[in-house]
Amino acid sequence: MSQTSEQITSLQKAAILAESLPALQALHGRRVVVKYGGNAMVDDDLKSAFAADMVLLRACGIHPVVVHGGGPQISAMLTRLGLEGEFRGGFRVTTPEVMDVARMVLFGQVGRELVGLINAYGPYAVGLTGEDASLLTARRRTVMVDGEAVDIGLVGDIAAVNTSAVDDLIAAGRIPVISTIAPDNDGVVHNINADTAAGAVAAALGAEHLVMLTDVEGLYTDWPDRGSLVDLIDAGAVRELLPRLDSGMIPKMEACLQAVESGVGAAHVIDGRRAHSVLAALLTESAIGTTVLAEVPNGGSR
Ligand SMILES: Nc1ncnc2c1ncn2[C@@H]1O[C@H](COP(=O)(O)OP(=O)(O)O)[C@@H](O)[C@H]1O
Ligand SMILES: CC(=O)N[C@@H](CCC(=O)OP(=O)(O)O)C(=O)O
Repeated sequence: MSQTSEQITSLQKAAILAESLPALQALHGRRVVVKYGGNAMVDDDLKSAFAADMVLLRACGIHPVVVHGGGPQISAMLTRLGLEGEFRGGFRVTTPEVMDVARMVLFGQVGRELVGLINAYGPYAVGLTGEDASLLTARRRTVMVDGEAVDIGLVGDIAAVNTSAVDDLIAAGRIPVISTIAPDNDGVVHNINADTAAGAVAAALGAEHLVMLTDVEGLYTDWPDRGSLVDLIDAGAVRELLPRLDSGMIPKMEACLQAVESGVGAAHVIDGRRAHSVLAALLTESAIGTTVLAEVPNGGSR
């Protein structure tokens, strides 16, 4: 490469950095909840890029809070142990045996790995589950299958969020990394879908954004028709769409709704298989994936 083209590249990079100034100013001192789905943890490079992005946000004075999933990783461990894994309505059927595996994999494996990757850049990440400092309290839930409420075991919704531990970590300049296991009022530990937990945490923390990294480009109104990708949608339109959604998109859209209806500025579903997609969603002007707002000026979805 000639020196001239190298110089142009550097200047172009600088121009891109400069363009992010409005977003950096708007988000300075604000909290963003980033949900990292297990399906977006495709390879080591991608996971390292995600960790670097969290540290970059922190270095810019933004407070990222990571809520991670690990569905495929739990399924792989269940298979290794010769146990059955079953999903109903987008949620894992969780027997006490499955619960033990989910807790071990989410906190002991996936959470530890993310904490380690972030801390390669400095002592930022602290891992915790909903059990720590009573961060999350679960309430056992059912799921709707063919119009009927079905019990799927030790699966919970979030009944309460006590943000004090996360507040303390943020004040100390740390990056909380939350594994979505939570006790109910009787201390019985429940498996919480990571989307569900992320929505509740974003709402309780008064986050500016909820960003969900998954393995599709965003929400499709007519899945799997690739022409039906939505870039912007309001809460009312999501509510109408909800009964027609299936598998993993149900808890994701429920979480986006909870967030934006509780005052979170915007919720985004983005393709986490693309390195630095979270920076693209938060710091660039050209939006990626699907953005959910409480209300879209001029209404509807597009
Ligand atoms: N309407 C839809 N739009 C986009 N994805 C959908 C839709 N309905 C179902 N899906 C499925 O949801 C999946 C993402 O959810 P999930 O598998 O739970 O991922 P994650 O681990 O990121 O939470 C997609 O891979 C896709 O197969
Ligand atoms: C109740 C329930 O479904 N819990 C999820 C928790 C992990 C999760 O949500 O991981 P992803 O974000 O990678 O899907 C599960 O057991 O798979």
